[in-house]
Amino acid sequence: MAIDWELYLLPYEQAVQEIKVKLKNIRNELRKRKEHAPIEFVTVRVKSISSIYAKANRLQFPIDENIAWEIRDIAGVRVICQFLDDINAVVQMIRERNDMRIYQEKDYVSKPKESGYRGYHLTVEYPLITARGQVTIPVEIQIRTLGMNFWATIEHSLNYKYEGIIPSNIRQRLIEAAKASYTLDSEMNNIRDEIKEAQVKFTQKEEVPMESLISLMDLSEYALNPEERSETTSSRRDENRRNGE
Ligand SMILES: Nc1nc2c(ncn2[C@@H]2O[C@H](COP(=O)(O)OP(=O)(O)OP(=O)(O)O)[C@@H](O)[C@H]2O)c(=O)[nH]1
Ligand SMILES: Nc1ncnc2c1ncn2[C@@H]1O[C@H](COP(=O)(O)OP(=O)(O)OP(=O)(O)O)[C@@H](O)[C@H]1O
Repeated sequence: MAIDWELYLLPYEQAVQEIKVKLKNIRNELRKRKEHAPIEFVTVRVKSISSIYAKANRLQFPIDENIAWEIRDIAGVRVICQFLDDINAVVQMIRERNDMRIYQEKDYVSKPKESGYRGYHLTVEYPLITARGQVTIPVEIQIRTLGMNFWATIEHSLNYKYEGIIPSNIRQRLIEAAKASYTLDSEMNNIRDEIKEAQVKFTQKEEVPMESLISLMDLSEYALNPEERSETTSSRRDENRRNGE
């Protein structure tokens, strides 16, 4: 029987939205408590139907009701952190939650992929209450630093541009860039206590939330996700409005 995609994808949309709210609430609570929040921002997406078909064909899975358990990243959450240590903190935080169960972990932080890609991936089972009762949804959670996310976003666009066949000289430069980015992440991690202290002081003095700091630094512009970009842009618009601009 043909899949009704609109109905099929509904719980995946609900799952990513619920997880996003939960993770953002943790970040906001920690900021209110003037504690360092290991979560900088969270983006989510549900895989498009064409991308589901492309992946199923590539991996030779039949398209049926079971496809979400074969592909496993139809529901995707991405958690972006400031520091390398924050990645472990987020993983630990998820391990301790009883509203989701980790069933696969991939550590591409200590073991990067051949491309140079780094990130920590969890696949979790997320119980969801729907109009028809409880269902379990597989969700992929990718945890990256700002630097790793920057690199992956650029590499993803180049892959798109070159239709998956990036010329070898550019590939090599990407590998070098990934190494440089990791060196920066490691160095920032080493001086993180100084930075965290400065950020807390700055926040207390100016009462400027970290979101505005990031938007002032224009980090949001370097890519990320259209949804997150528009969120930041609208918070900047609100700020300008407050300042009478
Ligand atoms: N930009 C970029 N993203 C990557 C790369 N490798 C993995 N990713 C991200 O991580 C996701 C899947 O990573 P893996 O955990 O390696 O999954 P996999 O089963 O080995 O690979 P897939 O079959 O593509 O899902 C991808 O969908 C991307 O979002 C990479 O080299 N470059
Ligand atoms: N877990 C995730 N959380 C948030 N965004 C994601 C996640 N995984 C992928 N994305 C983003 O979603 C967009 C569409 O990706 P898409 O699902 O088509 O392919 P992919 O997951 O990157 O690759 P593949 O199909 O090979 O697994 C891309 O911008 C990608 O970076």
